[in-house]
Amino acid sequence: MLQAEKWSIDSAIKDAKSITAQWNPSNLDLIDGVKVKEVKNVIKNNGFLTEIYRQDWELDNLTVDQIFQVSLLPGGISAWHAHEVTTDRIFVNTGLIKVVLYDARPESPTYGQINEFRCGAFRPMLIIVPPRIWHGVQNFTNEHAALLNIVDRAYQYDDPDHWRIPVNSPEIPYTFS
Ligand SMILES: Cc1cn([C@H]2C[C@H](O)[C@@H](COP(=O)(O)OP(=O)(O)O[C@H]3O[C@H](C)C(=O)[C@H](O)[C@H]3O)O2)c(=O)[nH]c1=O
Repeated sequence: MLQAEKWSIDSAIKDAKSITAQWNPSNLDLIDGVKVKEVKNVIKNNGFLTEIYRQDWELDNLTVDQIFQVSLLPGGISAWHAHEVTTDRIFVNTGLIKVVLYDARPESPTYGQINEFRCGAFRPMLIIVPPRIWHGVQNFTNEHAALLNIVDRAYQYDDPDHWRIPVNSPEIPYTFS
């Protein structure tokens, strides 16, 4: 931390780099297997159109078996989740949501890594979350928010492919705030 010279207030701290010239967070090294596709809204005379998923983006070669929406009330957090075999494809379609991923796979080259994405209609993106990646989402605004999850295996009511740990678990080095 650099201290400001005397033209400023003594306690002032200079900003560190936080973003690249492509407006990506400067510390964002993607977890192995995670893919992100940012899309652009198409502005129309009466609104805008946003593509959410296309096979020809070639982000994966999996099926689309189900699409469900998760709504989050203001401040709502849903964490932590992991699936043994299911791939999630997460797209925030309403409001703003933080999507946080954690790699707890001991054999992974990115073991121990956290990825944090802030997504929404202002910055639409599809995030491919492979199986066994812990993930959590937070609506960090005062407005309703929602995401779509486009999964390759539909939810099995009798035997959900769903593992959980509590949001404040010390086993994941991330605190939602
Ligand atoms: C996924 C699913 C769930 N349900 C039922 C099961 C529960 O009784 C209830 C809530 O589901 P769940 O506990 O899975 O919801 P969240 O804890 O918010 O988790 C969901 O949203 C976060 C962000 C994730 O990443 C999870 O993968 C996703 O499952 O809806 C269904 O009836 N159909 C379904 O397709």
